[in-house]
Order: sequence, then C-alpha cells, then structure tokens
Amino acid sequence: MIDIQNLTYDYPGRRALDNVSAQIAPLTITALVGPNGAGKSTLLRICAALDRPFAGSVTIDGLDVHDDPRAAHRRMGFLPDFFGLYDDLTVQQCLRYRAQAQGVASSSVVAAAQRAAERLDLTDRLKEKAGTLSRGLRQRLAIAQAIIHDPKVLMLDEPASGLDPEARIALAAVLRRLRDDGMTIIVSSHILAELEDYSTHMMIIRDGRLVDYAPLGQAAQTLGRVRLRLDLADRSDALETALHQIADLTIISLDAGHAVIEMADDSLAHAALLKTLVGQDFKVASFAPDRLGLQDAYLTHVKSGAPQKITAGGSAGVSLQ
Ligand SMILES: Nc1ncnc2c1ncn2[C@@H]1O[C@H](COP(=O)(O)OP(=O)(O)OP(=O)(O)O)[C@@H](O)[C@H]1O
Repeated sequence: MIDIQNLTYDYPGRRALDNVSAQIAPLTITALVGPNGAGKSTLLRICAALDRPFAGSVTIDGLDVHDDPRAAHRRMGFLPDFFGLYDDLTVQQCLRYRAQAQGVASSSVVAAAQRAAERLDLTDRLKEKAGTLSRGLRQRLAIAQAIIHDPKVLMLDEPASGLDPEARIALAAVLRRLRDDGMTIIVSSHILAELEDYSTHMMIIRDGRLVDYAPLGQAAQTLGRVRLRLDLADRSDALETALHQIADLTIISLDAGHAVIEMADDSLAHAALLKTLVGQDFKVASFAPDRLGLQDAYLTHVKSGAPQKITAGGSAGVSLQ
C-alpha cells in the first residue's frame, strides 16, 4: 500500500532521515513513535509529498508521490502538527470550502461535507463557527477536512497533542472507525498510551533511522507462534506441572495465579489446552492472546542505553522527550 524506500533527508548541517524503508500494509494503523527530533514530522511530510527526499522514494499503490504530488494528494489526507482553521467560517462552510479546494465535483460538495461531518461526529456543530469550537472539536474538524475527499491513506502528525482525556478517547474511536471504513492510517505521537488502543503496528525511529517496524502483539514473537495469557480464579501450585506436560508449549512467565505461554498459532491446540486445564479442575478465569503492549515493545527497543530520556508520564503513560 505505502512503500517507503531508502529515504534520506538533510536539513542544513543535520541528517534528519537516514535510509528509512518500510512497507505499510493496507488497513493498518501505524503508530509512528520516537523521541523529540527523531524525524517523525520529516518522514510524514515526505510521505505526504510536501518535502522531496534527497534520496529514496515513497509510493502509494504504485504511484510515486513525488513524481505526481497532485495525484498523490487525491489519495491521501494529511494533518500537520500545527494547523489553522478559518475561524470565521462555520463547520459546514469549512468542510464545503475544503471539498471545493480538494477538487470534489461541485455536485458532490454538499454530500462530501455532510459525510465528513458524520464520520467525525460533527453533525450537530455544522452551524457553529470554527473559532468557537473547543480544542478537541477543532482537531476533529481538521481531520474531517483532511478526509473530505475520502482518501485511502490518512497521515496525522501528533493529532492528540493538547487534547484532554475525553477528547483523546473520542479521537481514538474516530481513527478506529476510519480504519474499519477502509483507510490506512499513520499517526505520530509522543504519548504511547494514546496510540496503544487503536494501533496495529508500531514504527520506531530514532536519530533519523528506522529502529523497528512490526505488528503490535507479534513484535517479540516468532512467526507462527502466539503468546497467550492464562488467569486462574483460584491460585494453584499445580499449574506449572500441568503446563510442563503440554507438548510444544513455552512458559514465558508463571506464578500460581497466572501464566504467559507461547505456543503454535493454532486455535484447535488452544482449545485442547483449555479443555485439559478445565478437565484437571483448574478454575480458568481467562485465556486470551497476550498483546505485547506498545509501551513494552517501545521500551524493549530503546532501553539499550539509548541517548533519549524516557519518563513515566502519569495517567498519560510513558512519554518520550
Ligand atoms: N527546518 C529545519 N531546519 C533545520 N533542522 C530541522 C528543521 N526541521 C527539523 N529539523 C531537525 O531535524 C530533526 C528531525 O526533526 P523532526 O521535526 O522531523 O523530528 P520529530 O521526530 O517530528 O520531532 P518532534 O517530536 O519534536 O516533533 C531534528 O533534529 C530537528 O531539529
């Protein structure tokens, strides 16, 4: 879907991107993470065909975005980290204006504005002026403008910065819905916790280099294997012995009340294990894939003496500085 090949970009005296490559599959939501100055905004601007790389290319469905930026812009929506709105226009006027500016056929402008408002839950705000909206609503209006032409790809640079928890939750719901509707999304952020709920993949960059790009939940797992978490309602010291008797099962962590195990990605094998444990009278309260958290995966990759500072960020989770 999005093919990023060997991107290199320099600012005067500073290499911002160094040979970055990644292939982003359709219908994924990629969390683009990294400390301040890692190159996230530069990467997004290049993917959005706003800056031209010194070397390398970006294609969307085979279209080189720098060869034909206008065609590329019809396929993508982009929201930069700082954006402006026409404060004196109503939400409806903003959306209709943007539809016209994006080249939506004049017979479809009204419908496009209505649909974008519906997708971003703005239909009850259509008559309000942009200048009177709260920060969360302004952000939603800006995203509605970015998707007015129903692009296949949406790229958002720090969309949740400055939003309160409620607005962040609303934004997460919107992004999930857009993905379900058929969009491929890349979203950058410093705050990992907010990305965790909806991201399918994580791309880590640091000092302009790609550190990792992997599906969440599988980042640390072997292909064809899956990590599962088992919780017991009643603690039982016999759990370890029982698990050791199961073939082709690796115990990742264990105590009398829970276990994280790795085994073949085979639902029949999982069902058989569950049946065995229940048959041995273990009180299984839950048994489900153990999703490797985005924070865990990020920290796994960056805590090896990396130069950036990582601070625990209260309810917002880990933040990168
Ligand atoms: N216009 C510019 N001129 C010179 N250097 C720049 C310019 N824009 C960015 N840089 C530098 O390039 C590097 C990458 O910047 P970029 O904004 O892409 O990083 P980022 O990961 O988005 O950072 P942040 O999280 O702080 O937004 C940084 O070291 C930054 O200081």
